[in-house]
Amino acid sequence: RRNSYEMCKETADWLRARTAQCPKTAIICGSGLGGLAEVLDNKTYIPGHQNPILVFGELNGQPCVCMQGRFHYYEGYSVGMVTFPIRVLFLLGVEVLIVTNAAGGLNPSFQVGDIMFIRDHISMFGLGGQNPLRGPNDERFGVRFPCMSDAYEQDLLSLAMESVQELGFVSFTREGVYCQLAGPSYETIAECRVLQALGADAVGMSTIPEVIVARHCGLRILGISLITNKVMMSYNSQEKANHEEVLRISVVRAEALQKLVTCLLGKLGESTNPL
Ligand SMILES: O=P(O)(O)O[C@H]1O[C@H](CO)[C@@H](O)[C@H]1O
Ligand SMILES: Nc1nc2[nH]cnc2c(=O)[nH]1
Repeated sequence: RRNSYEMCKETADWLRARTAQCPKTAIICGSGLGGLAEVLDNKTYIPGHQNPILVFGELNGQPCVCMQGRFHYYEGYSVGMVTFPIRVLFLLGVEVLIVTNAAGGLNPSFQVGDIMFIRDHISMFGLGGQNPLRGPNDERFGVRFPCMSDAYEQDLLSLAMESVQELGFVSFTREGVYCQLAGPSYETIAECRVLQALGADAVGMSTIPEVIVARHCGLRILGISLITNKVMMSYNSQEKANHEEVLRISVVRAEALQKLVTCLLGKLGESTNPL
């Protein structure tokens, strides 16, 4: 199995031989958000033989590692492969996972360019029986039946909200429920209406398997969705979802997101360094 303890350990050891940096925080950069990694100081780039690239460095004085890009299920990877980097990060000693993505806004009050902190998620995979933890459980990662009602940590969310206040980002910051579909096709209008009725605020094609596996091994998680488009709810709408627009909006908000994550890491450092 791709995300077995032995395979993850082998990759973690391989990485340790290439960098002396010991990050406590990992950031997964969503679509168009790879630039987050460029602001790290003392960078070490470690390209995998496939995407994604790992960038080790420091942000606001805190050691961290950014994953530029991710494995998507719609690309043909198994959920084991999609979540393999999470277990590698855990074995590297990472404790905090900041997971970002580009998502379509379902909540009618959301605007394009809003930053949504993920409060909770709806896993269409999970509901359909495709949980990344399916199969024999390895206790070295976590328990057989992990709790998910607390997957997105309240303390991290509070620190993130403090950062939002300090940076003056309140007007474009939201909280909500992220829902993941397999992709790669975007949603139909009827599907969007169903997802909205289910209580989802944003929709994408990533993140949840990563979060489930991260929560299983005890990582503290902050989820951030960038609302890159409003999904279609009406047959009269002339707009059409497209990836070019998703990337364009991500890039527009990338700087704000960089500032937010930088500020948050400073706060995390303060909260974990008992000076
Ligand atoms: O979730 P990330 O990888 O940020 O990207 C989102 O944007 C892409 C679609 O435009 C899909 O990959 C979807 O999941
Ligand atoms: N599924 C889905 N993923 C997205 N990623 C960015 N925008 C969207 C969207 O509208 N739908």
